[in-house]
Amino acid sequence: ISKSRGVSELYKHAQPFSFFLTKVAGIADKYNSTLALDIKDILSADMGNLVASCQFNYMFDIPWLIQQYPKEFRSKPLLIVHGEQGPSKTELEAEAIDYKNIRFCQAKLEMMYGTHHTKMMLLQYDTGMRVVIHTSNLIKQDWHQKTQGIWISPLFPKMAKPSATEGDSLTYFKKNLLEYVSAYKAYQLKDWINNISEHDMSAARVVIIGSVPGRHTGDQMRSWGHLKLKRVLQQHGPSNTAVTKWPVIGQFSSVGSMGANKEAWLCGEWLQSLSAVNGGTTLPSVPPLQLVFPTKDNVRCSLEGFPAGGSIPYSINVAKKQMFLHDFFHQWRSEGQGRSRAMPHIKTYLRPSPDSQKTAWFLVTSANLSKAAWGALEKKGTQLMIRSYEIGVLFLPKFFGDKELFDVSSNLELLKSSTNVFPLPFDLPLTDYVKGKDRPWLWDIPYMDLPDTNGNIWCPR
Ligand SMILES: O=C(O)CCC(=O)Nc1ccc(C(=O)O)c(C(=O)O)c1
Repeated sequence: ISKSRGVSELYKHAQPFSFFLTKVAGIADKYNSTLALDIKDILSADMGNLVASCQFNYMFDIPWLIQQYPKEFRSKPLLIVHGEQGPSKTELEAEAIDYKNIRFCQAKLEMMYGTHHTKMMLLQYDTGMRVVIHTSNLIKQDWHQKTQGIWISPLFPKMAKPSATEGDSLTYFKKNLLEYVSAYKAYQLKDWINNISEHDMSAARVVIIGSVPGRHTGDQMRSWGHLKLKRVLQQHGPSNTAVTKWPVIGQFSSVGSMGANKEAWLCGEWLQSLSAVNGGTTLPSVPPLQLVFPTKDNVRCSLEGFPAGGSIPYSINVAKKQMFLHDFFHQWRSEGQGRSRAMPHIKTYLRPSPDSQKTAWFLVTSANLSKAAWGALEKKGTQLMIRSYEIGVLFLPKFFGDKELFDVSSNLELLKSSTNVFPLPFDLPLTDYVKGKDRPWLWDIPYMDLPDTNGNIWCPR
């Protein structure tokens, strides 16, 4: 049988969730031949005859990015949406001097420490438009040996005339996408906003969960970050009885400052939102919280070795102030997907059953575990302060057929032979840190006791 199946066949097999991982170099072919794509697959002519594209991201290698498009698409108009300022903005624009088809849009970052973290592609074809929401920077290394997530929309057909409300889905995908892109208030995005309004997005089944910088009040409070997720779970989430005692899992590749204790934000605010249920009765007690973050040895023994930790920016200065957080941590393990040694840059959140067979929902997003990304309540809960741009997609069973729960598995053999099992990027149940041995990966301290996969030690600075 042909080893590299056409992209459109890979795409078909991944329906209805359309959730993929990136291909990983150096693991058995079988782990890359189903439910896995490379950037060249996403941009290939198999997905559509490209007319123009817009790339929202944090890190860009412009010459490398252009090479990922098929030759015949490399001179199509490309808008780059970034968060660079001053000299690094100048440097980024200089990288594109020779490309007459490239334009830039600088996302305003007026909140200190905010980042333009969002990773999204808008792809305009001659036959319609596609939206891709993912977790990879637009640099070679992010698509080489890491675990990354990708959601690819259906091909949205063009409508007779533009409309901000016509052609929306049950999940208000079009309305939320327009709200998100409009929040940049950037003239360079005007044409893409018009483009979005010209397309019929009624086939979209995921809910957009976005973050934009600001101090959001009134109705805007529940349009972004963890309060948006809370509202959606209260409207469309599981019943209280269905998920009693079920844990919330957070999996991420970086950690912000959580404050003095778990009540300050993690369990007192953020977990309250992620454990929201249908009908919205605030639960008497919050459910168990389990977090997935690589250990130092997960990184040391990874395919990339210690350099994988260059993309897992947890600093000792932040970590030493929140040792309570590390009691929630579990190892990165992905035997089912062949990715235990492909360090996570994906960020995912879910509400799995204690027996690991089901989940009530699943979110893949750019948002790490940080107040900057998810927002922090201020002024006695009357405003939500968010520092960064983030975007993710939420999968809810009710929008994928009449059911309350998803069957889940990370076992690729099982996933290949069944339909409608949600593909998890990592193994359940989770694997504890080994007491007295395992430490969370910290990127700014030396490790000289044991060599990594390439025989090297790690001496940052
Ligand atoms: O965010 C925080 O509060 C802590 C600092 C931080 O995590 N910075 C950061 C920046 C860029 C990326 C990226 O790769 O886009 C990532 C990531 O994705 O892990 C993380």
